[in-house]
Amino acid sequence: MITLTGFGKDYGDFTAVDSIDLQIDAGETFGFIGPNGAGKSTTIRFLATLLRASRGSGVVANCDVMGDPVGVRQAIGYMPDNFGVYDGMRVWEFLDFFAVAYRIGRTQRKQIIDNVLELLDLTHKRNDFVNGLSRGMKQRLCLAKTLVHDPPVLILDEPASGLDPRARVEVKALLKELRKMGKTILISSHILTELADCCTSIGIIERGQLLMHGPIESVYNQIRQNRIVEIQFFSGEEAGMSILRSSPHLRSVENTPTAVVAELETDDEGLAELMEEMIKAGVRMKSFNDRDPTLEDVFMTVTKGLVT
Ligand SMILES: Nc1ncnc2c1ncn2[C@@H]1O[C@H](COP(=O)(O)OP(=O)(O)OP(=O)(O)O)[C@@H](O)[C@H]1O
Repeated sequence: MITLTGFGKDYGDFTAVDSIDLQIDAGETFGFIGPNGAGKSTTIRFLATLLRASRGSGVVANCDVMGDPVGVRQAIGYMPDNFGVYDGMRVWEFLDFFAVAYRIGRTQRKQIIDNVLELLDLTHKRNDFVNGLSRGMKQRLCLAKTLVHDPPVLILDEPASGLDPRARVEVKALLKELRKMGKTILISSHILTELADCCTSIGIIERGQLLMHGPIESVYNQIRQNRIVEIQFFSGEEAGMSILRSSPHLRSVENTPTAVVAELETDDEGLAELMEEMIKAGVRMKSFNDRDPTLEDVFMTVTKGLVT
């Protein structure tokens, strides 16, 4: 449904996005993850036909991004990372404005606006002024506007940024609902955990390079060969850390406020030996916990961000 082939963008001498190849199939919810400045918005703006590529090409819903921008615009609902506030415009007028832009007839418009307001739980705000809405409501309204022409593809640039925890949960629930409706969704975020339970596939971008992408299970599996262990020391932490650091299996270690988090390239036996060595050295541990990698671990491993 969305394909990028060798897409890249330069700003003068600066390469914002290198050469990205990406395929997102119909019905997927693809999480585009990367830190600030990684190149997410640049890629998204290209797919939304708002930016010229320096190299490469893209296809969205069988329309070439550069050759058929009008076709792409019909096929996508695009939510930018920053959106304007419209003075003196009511919620229903805001949606009507976009529906007119998509050449939807007057009689159909009323029904469509009622439907999207209901879907986004905004019916009670129908006659409110847009600029008087809370940030969460504005964000939801912006999401509503991406749906008025019933596009098969949604491209959402950080739709949950700046929202409180409750509003984030609501956005996630909504994404799941939209997926059930058959939409193909590309959603960007730099908050990794935000995407963990609502995406079917992810891509990790850093400094313009797509470091890893694929179905969420296969990305997890790729790093599952590395074990993430959380250790809480009771006493002998110094000796324990020294044993840990001298282990040939150690990939990285981080001291968090609650535990020491170590990433080790080993199996169950290797972990048992490590624990045994610590106990023999008189190290006492409250816990030695082997856990599944989170999306955050995947990201840190792929971007080599853990402190060693
Ligand atoms: N018009 C521009 N001129 C010059 N540099 C730009 C321009 N737009 C973006 N950049 C640079 O390109 C890089 C990628 O920016 P982009 O906005 O795509 O990142 P991002 O991953 O979306 O980050 P964020 O999460 O902060 O929005 C950044 O270093 C940014 O400063």
